[in-house]
Amino acid sequence: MPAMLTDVFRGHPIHLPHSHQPDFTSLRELPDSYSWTPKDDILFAAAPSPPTAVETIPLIDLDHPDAANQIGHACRTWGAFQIANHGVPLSLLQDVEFLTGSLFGLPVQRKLKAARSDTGVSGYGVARIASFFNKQMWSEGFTITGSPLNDFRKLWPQHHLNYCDIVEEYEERMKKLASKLMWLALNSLGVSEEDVEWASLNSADLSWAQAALQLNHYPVCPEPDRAMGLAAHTDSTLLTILYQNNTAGLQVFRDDLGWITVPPVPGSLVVNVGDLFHILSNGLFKSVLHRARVNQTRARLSVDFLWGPQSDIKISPVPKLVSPLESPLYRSVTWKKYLQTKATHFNKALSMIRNHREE
Ligand SMILES: C=C1C[C@]23C[C@H]1CC[C@H]2[C@@]12CCC[C@@](C)(C(=O)O1)[C@H]2[C@@H]3C(=O)O
Ligand SMILES: O=C(O)CCC(=O)C(=O)O
Ligand SMILES: [Fe+2]
Repeated sequence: MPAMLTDVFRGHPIHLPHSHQPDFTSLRELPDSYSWTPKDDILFAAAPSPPTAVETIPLIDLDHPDAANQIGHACRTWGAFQIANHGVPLSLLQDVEFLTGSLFGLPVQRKLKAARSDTGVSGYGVARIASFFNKQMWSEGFTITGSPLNDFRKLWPQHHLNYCDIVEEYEERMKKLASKLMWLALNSLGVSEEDVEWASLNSADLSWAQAALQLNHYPVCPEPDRAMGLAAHTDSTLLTILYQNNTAGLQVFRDDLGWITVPPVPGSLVVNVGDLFHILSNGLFKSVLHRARVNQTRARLSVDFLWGPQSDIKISPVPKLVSPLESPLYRSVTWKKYLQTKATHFNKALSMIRNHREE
């Protein structure tokens, strides 16, 4: 069994000044520690999309005969898209949303029984990237790697087995979907199975992949314009598949357009390119900068399936996508090593493994 991501942060503990959230519901005013300005994140106020901007990431029908090209195009221009007809039953999406709402609805003392440790990946807490910012984010999260059994037993002494089944089924479905999406995107570049030997085309064998599930809760916020749900970041994954409840909040960044809101489309899923897919595609696919905003009237829930290769697999640009006269844009890296680089250098991680060309 290849090592799981569970021990990836063993040598990279985070020490957050704030170990858990205040009782969000009792606050009438935004505390200073939650009030963001451009000083706290240079992109905080960057080019909010003009009210006339109607453009957003495409919604792609996976049953459409041209889906591969549409996905390839979206990966190159936006680094993100939504999908319909993805084959994941609506009832399963609803079950996962219910589980997420039920988890964050527990009393804080109960949630803290499953708190993430300084060196751990799984459990309840603030997003790992919180350590890179001076201000706190208006959200709480729960990360699952491997079996959720131990943590779920602490959260729900009675019903944990039902919830474990839901997570297991969700992860199974998502794994198959993610690999299908990766191949559609690669095929659009003329890359096929022989070109990526570690990833099998056979959908029955997905043992080369692994994933983490990140549940997010963005409570109603008294002053949403000054608050930040989840600060701007890229995911370290190959691909990430996100389910959002029927409340807007996710935004993606485009250099030419600024921050663009991804409207919730009931039953659809949001897919985004992560740093490893950017590396694999030799920079052709865009690892999209994204963030989550909050609002004054509705709590928002999201379920993020973060998908990548097993920890010992080395990812490097597909040779076919590298021009014979140039060196690959990136050096090879494992997911584990990359997460560790990101844990210390955050958004400089990609440039640290880039081959800088002379001349
Ligand atoms: C497998 C992963 C991927 C992680 C780290 C680890 C477990 C949790 C993931 C997230 C989820 C929330 C955003 C992010 C940026 C974060 O802070 O934690 C993600 C990060 C990454 O994509 O780098
Ligand atoms: O909640 C969202 O819409 C974004 C979540 C996210 O980016 C993440 O969990 O990595
Ligand atoms: Fe993300």
